[in-house]
Amino acid sequence: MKYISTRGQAPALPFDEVLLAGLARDGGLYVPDAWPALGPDALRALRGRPYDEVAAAVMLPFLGGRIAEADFRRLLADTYGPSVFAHRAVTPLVQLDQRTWLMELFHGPTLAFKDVALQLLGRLFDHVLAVRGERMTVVGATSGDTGSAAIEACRDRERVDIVILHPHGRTSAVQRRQMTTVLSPNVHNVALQGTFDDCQDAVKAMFNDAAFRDGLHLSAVNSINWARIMAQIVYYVAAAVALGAPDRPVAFAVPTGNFGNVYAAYAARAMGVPVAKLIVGSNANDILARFFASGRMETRAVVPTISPSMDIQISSNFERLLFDLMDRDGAAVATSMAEFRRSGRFAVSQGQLARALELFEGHRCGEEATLETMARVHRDSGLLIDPHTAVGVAAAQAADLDPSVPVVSLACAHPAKFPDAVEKATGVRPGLPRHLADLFEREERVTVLPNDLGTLQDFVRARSRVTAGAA
Ligand SMILES: Cc1ncc(COP(=O)(O)O)c(C=O)c1O
Ligand SMILES: N[C@@H](CCOP(=O)(O)O)C(=O)O
Repeated sequence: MKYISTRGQAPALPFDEVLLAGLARDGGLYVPDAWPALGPDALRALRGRPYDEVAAAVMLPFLGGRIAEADFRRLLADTYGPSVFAHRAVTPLVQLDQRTWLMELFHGPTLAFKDVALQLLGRLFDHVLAVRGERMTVVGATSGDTGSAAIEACRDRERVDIVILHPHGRTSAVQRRQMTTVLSPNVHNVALQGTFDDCQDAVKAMFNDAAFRDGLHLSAVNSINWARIMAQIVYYVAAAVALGAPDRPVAFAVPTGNFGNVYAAYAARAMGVPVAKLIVGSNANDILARFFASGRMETRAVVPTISPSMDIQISSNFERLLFDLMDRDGAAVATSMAEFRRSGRFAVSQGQLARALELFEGHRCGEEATLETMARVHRDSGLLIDPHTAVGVAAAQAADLDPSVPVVSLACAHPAKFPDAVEKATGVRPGLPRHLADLFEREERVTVLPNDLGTLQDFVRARSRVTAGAA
């Protein structure tokens, strides 16, 4: 198994190199050169198996033998065990109505779906760096949830320093404090004066500066890192199998920002899971819904919403889908991405759009509809859902689907991460679980910085122990 860049110019790499590389050297994203197959018998054999066994069956083929199977299984048992995830099923399904299930992805330490992949990534980093005798510097961008999950996964790890950029004043207070109250010496938080897209752009620019990247041995925790996607494929397989795959197709409704989560569902389908439809839910930042309606990707100014983790205009992982829509023509993808960067827009052909629409459909859910959906779910089923989850549920409801197909709507965050929005919608203020009960009494450490690449690079350089080691 090798990984190739969506822009066709970077060298193909094996799994462990891709894990540490993050972004490809030509600015593209790594994808497997071929999809491993999960055939009907393999899927049937996963029915009723514990999560870590499903994870091994899904992920081992992606490793291409670069991590010993016994070591990997040990990492999986540790990651998906009871000391990390509060639910034995890790990503349990809860039935909402006759044909709709919620997949609860928030039972990890930081209460969002990011933990499912990042808890594994932290352990993989440790394992691979120890084998190589190396250290690295992680830089990441967050609109609220990746940051805390990455910090939790990397805190106090001897071989890793982590710098996380979040948009100043644009996360919920719970999200911010989950990051800024971790005072471990290897953890550094930057509140950037800009949007999430500015944070993500700065991270990519650091990767595209070869001297900086190599000097600090940079790696990524965002879903630009293939290993994030790989680990997220697992819960789609687990849910599909639980609902009857391979003998019954299933649809997924995914609240979407950076397109990583829904791309993992696309990957599950590419491996053989019978996925009838992928329903992409957008908040008022509806660039993806507009794309699926028109074939044109066109940025607009970011609007702050009650689902702040999806306040994104540039969905990085869309490039991975585009690579397939363009028949894996890296040069064509590079041209479209250059155009997007230059003008804020690009378009696909009508044929490419038609291919995308065979699987995807996009729906926008504005602020009022998000609040109404939270209120309705609470009224009808007694469940509190967070505003991001509500965007997915609303999209599922609006989707054009065969009524016999079950729909799994992804519950991406715990409602207590967004207590103001949940209380406004339902009148109930959700409380944080015990391990976070004193979050608002904890001391914070954060540095506010302007959106200036040089300033940000100086900050990272000064905190990386890779530099200190090299000097
Ligand atoms: C709670 C929540 N829901 C949805 C999303 C969107 O997921 P993705 O960026 O993978 O599309 C995010 C951020 O990634 C999130 O934190
Ligand atoms: N919503 C995300 C944005 C970054 O997404 P990622 O999946 O690429 O890490 C967040 O919470 O930070």
